[in-house]
Amino acid sequence: MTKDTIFSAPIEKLGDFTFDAAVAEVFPDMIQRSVPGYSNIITAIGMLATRFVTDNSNVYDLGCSRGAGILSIRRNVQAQNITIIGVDNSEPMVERCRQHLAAYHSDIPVTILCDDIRQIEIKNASMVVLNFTLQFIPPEDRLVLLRKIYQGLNPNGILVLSEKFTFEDETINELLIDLHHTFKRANGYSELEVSQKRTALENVMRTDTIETHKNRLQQVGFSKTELWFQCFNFGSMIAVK
Ligand SMILES: Nc1ncnc2c1ncn2[C@@H]1O[C@H](C[S@+](CC[C@H]([NH3+])C(=O)[O-])CC(=O)[O-])[C@@H](O)[C@H]1O
Ligand SMILES: O=C(O)C(=O)Cc1ccccc1
Repeated sequence: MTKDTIFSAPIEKLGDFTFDAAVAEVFPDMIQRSVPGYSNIITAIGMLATRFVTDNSNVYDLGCSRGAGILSIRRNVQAQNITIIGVDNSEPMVERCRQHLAAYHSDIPVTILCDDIRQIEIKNASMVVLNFTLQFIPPEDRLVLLRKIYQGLNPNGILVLSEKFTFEDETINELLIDLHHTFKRANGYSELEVSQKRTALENVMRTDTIETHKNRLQQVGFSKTELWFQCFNFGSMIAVK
């Protein structure tokens, strides 16, 4: 696994964070050291796939990056005649995702699309995963995307929505952000790496409160929603149709 050193040296003109070839190369190390609970969530996605994926249906992983969620689903699903569709609009991610999946044999068909998740069709879905992807979609497009997901899900279908959150109370918000930074420091990132990445993410990763997510899910029609996991300002929700 290639170590993430992207923000280790001082960068004079720090641009917006993008999922370019350099990020795609170090991504497994980056996400593991940056997102508290990431491995637990990937494991739980597999467990949820065992329970929710039904025969003759589709499973979508939207913003699949290098395919960690897809692999967990593919290893755990028991339903027959399913198709897994992974979508990511970063060409370098998609390339590595395809290579990664090809390294493990499976009879379950997987299609990886290099596309914008706002453009693709979602149909006959028993499970849709947005694992830390919605936070990169412009806030004004989030409701429309969730509406499309709701409409593409079959009855009893599940949406897994993992996100970094913000918190209404400023003291709590600052505490959880600070604990996340402590987590990153404990995982070997320097103060400079933490602060440069934070700046690079400012314009591209706009986070909502848990309440905003819940309200939006309810607005598109999900009546059953719950936060099933949280560690500091990161967490994962489920919504069942
Ligand atoms: N509009 C878009 N259309 C398609 N893809 C997009 C879009 N915007 C961003 N992405 C893609 O969403 C992914 C977000 S990472 C997901 C981790 C993965 N789910 C994992 O479980 O390992 C989360 C993170 O890095 O914090 C990147 O691969 C982007 O290219
Ligand atoms: O690293 C961070 O500070 C994050 O918020 C998580 C993250 C992980 C990988 C890419 C972008 C953001």
